[in-house]
Amino acid sequence: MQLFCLFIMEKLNKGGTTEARPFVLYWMRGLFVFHKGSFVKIVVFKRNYLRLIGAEVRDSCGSSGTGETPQAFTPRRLTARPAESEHLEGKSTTTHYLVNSNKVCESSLHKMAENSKEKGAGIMKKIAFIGAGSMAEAIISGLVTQQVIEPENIFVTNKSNDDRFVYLKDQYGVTATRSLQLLVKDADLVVLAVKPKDILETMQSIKEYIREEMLFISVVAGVHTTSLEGIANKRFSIVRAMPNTSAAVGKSATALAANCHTKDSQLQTAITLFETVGTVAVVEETQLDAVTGLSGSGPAYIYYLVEALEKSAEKIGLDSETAKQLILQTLMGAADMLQKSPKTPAVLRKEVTSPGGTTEAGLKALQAHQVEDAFIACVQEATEQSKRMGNQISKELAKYVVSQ
Ligand SMILES: NC(=O)C1=CN([C@@H]2O[C@H](COP(=O)(O)OP(=O)(O)OC[C@H]3O[C@@H](n4cnc5c(N)ncnc54)[C@H](OP(=O)(O)O)[C@@H]3O)[C@@H](O)[C@H]2O)C=CC1
Ligand SMILES: O=C(O)[C@@H]1CCC=N1
Repeated sequence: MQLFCLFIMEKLNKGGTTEARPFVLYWMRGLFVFHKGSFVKIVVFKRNYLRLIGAEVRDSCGSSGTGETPQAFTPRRLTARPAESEHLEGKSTTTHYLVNSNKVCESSLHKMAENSKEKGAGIMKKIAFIGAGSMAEAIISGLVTQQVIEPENIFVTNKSNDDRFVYLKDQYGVTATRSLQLLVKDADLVVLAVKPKDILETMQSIKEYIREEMLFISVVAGVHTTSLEGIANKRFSIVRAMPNTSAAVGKSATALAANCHTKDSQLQTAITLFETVGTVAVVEETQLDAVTGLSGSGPAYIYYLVEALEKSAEKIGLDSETAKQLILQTLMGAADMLQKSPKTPAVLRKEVTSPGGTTEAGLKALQAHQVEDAFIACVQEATEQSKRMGNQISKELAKYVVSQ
């Protein structure tokens, strides 16, 4: 079983670079904590590695500058190296996987990691969520658990689901409202968390409330910052985020990309927000489709694996409770090994595999069923879908703009 985890890790990493490894690992760990339902019991968070990973960052405005905006970042390859920080419960567990930002440097992020709770509380006096579904709840749950902001200062709205309002109020103490004016008024930060299909209607309804100084964060898969600006028919700061639902247990692997109107201070606010619910990577916007295919959708792949293992346990005659415990512990053990050992997933896998033994037999079955290809196809297809959704919305927007 441990082998299967290493196998998955290897396959999800395949075709990419070793840069993806800490990212993949972090969402795997998030899933395990979530699955175990033990988040609130965690007293000391595990040590995390701070890895600075290099990649080319392109200017989202198409030019470089010297101003305060992220487009001024000079592309610079950073050397990967680990550093560590430890956080007690109530503080954020923060691992930043920075992709080549010379402005958001290691030291400032490290400091933020230590102070995120206090800083978060200072920066974020009011957060407005547009959309009150799974993703909004995962982030809200993380913010409330981490005590980043008073729950009543988290405002949420949705389209029509009243039961959801009652649930979110009861569960987290947030303020639910359908008054967009009340929702967005004085909000430092607006988080857009509706489905891509609802983006046009939602943006049209809120565009009049968007202010220049406001930071607008969109978690909507595939939808470009230029599309959001186009629908609103104004220029404003947008940070696109791709978290995952493990935010609910403080273990999201989130990637952020800022548009060219976003100030450094605003990007840092976004980092602070998402570091309270997991790790943060700053990437260029074009990489977000890949992030979505890998770690945004990633929790589902692991849940699918666990479902399959549970079915297999039943077939080989293990009772479901015992199997559940064995599967979960094996996943968590493998994730810990992946995080703590300097060895690659392939080496760790080989260490489990005795020549002519049981593991080898199991692995051969996986190979015979082309599981590696299946995982590669899975991530590629999810990535392509993110691109397709973004392109479709861009096209719809173009029609909309023309008809104005
Ligand atoms: N789920 C995930 O794992 C992840 C999701 N995302 C992204 O997050 C976004 C939200 O996903 P998810 O939370 O799963 O979706 P849900 O369907 O769970 O939630 C969507 C929410 O949007 C609300 N909504 C729809 N139209 C409007 C409107 N016009 N004004 C205000 N609210 C509106 C819905 O309200 P009502 O219920 O009343 O219709 C609902 O609360 C998506 O764009 C997705 O791509 C990103 C990363 C991971
Ligand atoms: O399935 C989706 O489209 C969203 C985006 C990433 C995870 N869930």
